[in-house]
Amino acid sequence: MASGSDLQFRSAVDEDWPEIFTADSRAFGITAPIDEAQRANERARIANADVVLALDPALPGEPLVGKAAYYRLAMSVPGGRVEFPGLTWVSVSPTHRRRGILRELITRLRAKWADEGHPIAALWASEATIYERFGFGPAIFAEDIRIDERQSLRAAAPARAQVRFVGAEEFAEAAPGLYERWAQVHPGVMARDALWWQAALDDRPSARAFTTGARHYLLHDDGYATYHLDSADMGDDELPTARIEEVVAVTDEAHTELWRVLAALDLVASTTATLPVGDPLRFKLADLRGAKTTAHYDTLWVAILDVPAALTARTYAADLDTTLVVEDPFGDAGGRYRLRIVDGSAEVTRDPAPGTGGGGEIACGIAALGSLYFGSVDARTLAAAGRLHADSPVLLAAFADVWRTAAHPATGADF
Ligand SMILES: CC(=O)SCCNC(=O)CCNC(=O)[C@H](O)C(C)(C)COP(=O)(O)OP(=O)(O)OC[C@H]1O[C@@H](n2cnc3c(N)ncnc32)[C@H](O)[C@@H]1OP(=O)(O)O
Repeated sequence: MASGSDLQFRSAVDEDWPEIFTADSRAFGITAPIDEAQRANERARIANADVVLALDPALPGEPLVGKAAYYRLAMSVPGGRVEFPGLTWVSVSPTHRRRGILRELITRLRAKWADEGHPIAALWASEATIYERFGFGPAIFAEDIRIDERQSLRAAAPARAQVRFVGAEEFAEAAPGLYERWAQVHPGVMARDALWWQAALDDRPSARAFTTGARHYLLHDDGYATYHLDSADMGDDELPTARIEEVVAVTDEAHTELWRVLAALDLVASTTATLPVGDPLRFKLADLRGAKTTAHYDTLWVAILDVPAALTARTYAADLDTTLVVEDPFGDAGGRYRLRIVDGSAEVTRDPAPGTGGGGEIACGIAALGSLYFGSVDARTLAAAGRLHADSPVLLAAFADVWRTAAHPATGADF
């Protein structure tokens, strides 16, 4: 059996893509065929140069035995926006696992990202135990909810309905602008260009499960929501499940009015949705327990590749002057940094001259710093878990404070 060193590693060429799609279907248990429209969209979103493949020359046909790729993405951060590589399409053939192929693929991508000068990288992890060793920490979280009985909202309904159903074309016109505005409110929201919108809007029958009906579109002046009715779990009552796909609300009022409709859908067995952690829905329902959490999980994982560039790309909730001692065994972002935040803007100096460091020290691993980046994880929680150390409880409290964001993070799209 080949080990990592017997393999050939190279970027992709057009002819590799049929095998890449096959490897992906195998690795991620994709049962439906990936049709031509989807293939073309994916191909357009990933450049061959941004794919690294592992091939085994010792086997007939030199099969593809590992691959990793990245999308070139951008997302909102508090006070701004960062461009970043979104690691994706990672898999190693079941015939070649646990021989270091993933490690080699990521090592190669990290070298490319360093050349390209990215402050951070991000991914959605298939398993929580894989990526911390490569510097990624869970940074944004979501929960799945289920509403079993129609729910009413505490706020009185406006005299005139603020939300209406629209067709796919009107929705396609309105949604990108609303999404863009929403991204300016919530950190973590991934920008969608025309290709990402093409994928998001794709509701052809062949692009969805056969038990799922056409998408329904709800529009408000400051938001939108989409859902499908799905007959997959129809019981004796023969009622479908309403599966809410997206709720994008720029204002609290739009959030209330969209949920007024969604939480009260009738003649459905239940209504399911995914909420970013921090979403206020529960506190808007007349019955706090009207939406049950069925799952709680990590969504976006963040690796800080360049501490000064990453920390100066966002703004902060409070001022602070401290020394960060960061460990990064996989990458080269480890070291001592002075973090000085004035009026919400950070200044970060690597290896500050002796005597010029900020007050007190915070020590943590690079993955823990990634977890702090969007303000979803409290530094006190990491300290209590033994993943971060502060010189004093006062410094810890001050450090925890700076990451708070004006609105809870959301992701908008997964990859
Ligand atoms: C961003 C994304 O695309 S997420 C999707 C990731 N892909 C999948 O889950 C598809 C199915 N799984 C696979 O294809 C493979 O099992 C992979 C890609 C997860 C791992 O590939 P491998 O080549 O076997 O990993 P490799 O041998 O390089 O292991 C690297 C390290 O990760 C660890 N590791 C690998 N897979 C796992 C796992 N599933 N759980 C825990 N640890 C793991 C190894 O123990 C090793 O640790 P070490 O180097 O610190 O000793």
